[in-house]
Formats: sequence, C-alpha cells, structure tokens
Amino acid sequence: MDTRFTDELWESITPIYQQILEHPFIKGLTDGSLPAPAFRQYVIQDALYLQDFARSIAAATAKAPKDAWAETLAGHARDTLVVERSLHEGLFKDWGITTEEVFNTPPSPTNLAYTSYLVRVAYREPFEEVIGALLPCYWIYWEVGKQLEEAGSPNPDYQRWIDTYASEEFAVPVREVLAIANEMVADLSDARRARVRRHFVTCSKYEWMFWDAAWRLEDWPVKGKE
Ligand SMILES: Cc1ncc(C[n+]2csc(CCO)c2C)c(N)n1
Repeated sequence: MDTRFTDELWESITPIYQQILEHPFIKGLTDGSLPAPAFRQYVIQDALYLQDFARSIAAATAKAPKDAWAETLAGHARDTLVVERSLHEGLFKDWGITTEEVFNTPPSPTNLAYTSYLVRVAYREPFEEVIGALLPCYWIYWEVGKQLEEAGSPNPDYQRWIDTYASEEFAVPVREVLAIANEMVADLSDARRARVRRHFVTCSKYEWMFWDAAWRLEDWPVKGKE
C-alpha cells in the first residue's frame, strides 16, 4: 500500500498534533488533573458532535465512486452512532444525566463551527474533500489514544476513554479510511490534492479547539431563551 499521500498529510499537521499532546485537557486525562466538569462538558458536546459526524460519513457514502468504499463508510456511519454512544451512555448514567437532557443541550460555539464545517464540506464538495475533512477525527484520536495508553490514568472514566481509542477494534476503521484516502488520490491533480489537505489541516485545528473549548467550559457569550 502506497501511504505517501497520508504520510504527507500527517507531516502537515505535526505542529498541531504536538499542541494537542501538550494541551492541559489531554495532559489532564493521564495525570488525573482534568477537572470533572470539563470532561463532562466534553462528553456531552461529543455526543452532539457524533450525530453530525455520522451524517457527514453518510454523505461521503452517497458520493463514493467505488462500491467497496461506500460499503466501508456505511458501516462507519452506523458504528459511530452505535459504538461511541455506548461509551457515552455509560458515563451519562453514572452522572445521572438523561439522554434527553444531553440532546437538548445547545452545541457550544466551537462544536457548532466544527460540525457545520463538516456538514458543509460533506454536502457541497467532492468525495475526496469529504474524506480529507473526516480523516483527522479518526486518525488524531487513534494517535492520541495510543500515546495516552502508555501513561494510563488514575481516573477510571478517563482510563475508559483512553482504552476506547487505543483499542485494536478502533484501529480497524482508522486503517480502512486511511486506505481509502491513499487510493482515492491515485489520479488526482495536485490542485485537488491540495484542497484535500486544506480540509485535513482545518479539521485538525478544530480537533484541538474541541478539547480546548471543553477545557475552558466554553459557553455562548450572549444568552437567549434556550
Ligand atoms: C470531536 C471528536 N473528534 C473525533 C472523535 C472520534 N471519532 C468520532 S466518530 C469516529 C469514526 C468512527 O466511529 C471517530 C474516530 C470524537 N469522538 N470526537
């Protein structure tokens, strides 16, 4: 498998990835210093994020030029809703929050910006650009999961989160989407590859911002009747 394209993509986000590893939210997962309200805000916002993420993969499925890719992506759209929800629902139960309350929570400004970007790319741009936008979500979580696994966490909730993303089970969809990314660029011009990379970099920044927003307990700076 020729991985030159995805190697190049990762190369373009190394400074962003370093800043993710150094972020106090990520450091706080392993040393246990992450305040519980920040983790809780993260998990609630993530449940909302996954609804739109799943729909963006479904849109990529509809645009896939090869049946094999459509088949893979259809499975990911389903698994996003089913598998990750199980991690979240266990936590909501422990915290005494109902799923209704979670889904009635307004998305934070950063969450809305990130998901709106994903959905916009998914609905109006060509297949390869949608994959470029979706890829950081898979890949960064896998790399972060593997990195944090070595250190572990004294907090069982944080350890469970780390275990989810460091697991071999989670590696399968990551490898599948990386393979699609490398295959899809075979006949693409440099200009079209550059557009894929642009989305990849933008969404990698949003991944940093998503953790940062929870860390800051980000809220809307003005209030309406919610
Ligand atoms: C903000 C945010 N970014 C990435 C993920 C991880 N993730 C969500 S869906 C999916 C694809 C496979 O189900 C992956 C890897 C997350 N949970 N939250």
